[in-house]
Amino acid sequence: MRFTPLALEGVVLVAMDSHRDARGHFARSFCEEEFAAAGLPERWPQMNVSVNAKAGTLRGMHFQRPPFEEPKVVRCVRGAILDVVIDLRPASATFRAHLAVPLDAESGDALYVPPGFAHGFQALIDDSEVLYMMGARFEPGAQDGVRWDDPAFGISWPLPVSAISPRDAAYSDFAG
Ligand SMILES: Cc1cn([C@H]2C[C@H](O)[C@@H](COP(=O)(O)OP(=O)(O)O[C@H]3O[C@@H](C)C(=O)[C@@H](O)[C@H]3O)O2)c(=O)[nH]c1=O
Repeated sequence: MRFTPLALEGVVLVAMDSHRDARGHFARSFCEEEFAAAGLPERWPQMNVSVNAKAGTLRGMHFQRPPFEEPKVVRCVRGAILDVVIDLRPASATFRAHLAVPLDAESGDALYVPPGFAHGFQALIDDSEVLYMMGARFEPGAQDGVRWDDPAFGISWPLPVSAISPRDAAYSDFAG
């Protein structure tokens, strides 16, 4: 596996080394030892999947409030998404900055999202499927988010939003 730090401190692109042969290819998608050597968490107690029927579907921008902040490793296993993270660590030099990373099933690349970031994505193709590991368990009472189109962040989404949850559409303007 290859780990490439991206422009916001702590965000890492995780690429797989594929072994190709006549059958197709094989790759390791998670390794406790390699994650530890790269300074990433080894413990991933939950894994989630979401299927996004229509291109333009937007989920986010989500995080869990302290003390339940959670890292994530996000991978698109069918179709393609634009994955977006926002640095919400008040002490960070890049507080409020965001990063948009295209992920698709063909490359298999995954994005490591550290605690303290809001996370969301937009499906770029119908029926895109996202599989992601969570570094902490789901805590319904700690769920929170910021709005996808909040001017505080100025995220440029590639497609008109075709589907979004009422909760995600209704987050107030960021007050931080
Ligand atoms: C996230 C989550 C949701 N649920 C439940 C709550 C709800 O009834 C149903 C759907 O949840 P949501 O609407 O929150 O699903 P969704 O909007 O897809 O939430 C996800 O969005 C992406 C962007 C993330 O980063 C994830 O961490 C997660 O927040 O599933 C769980 O049981 N466990 C979980 O871990």
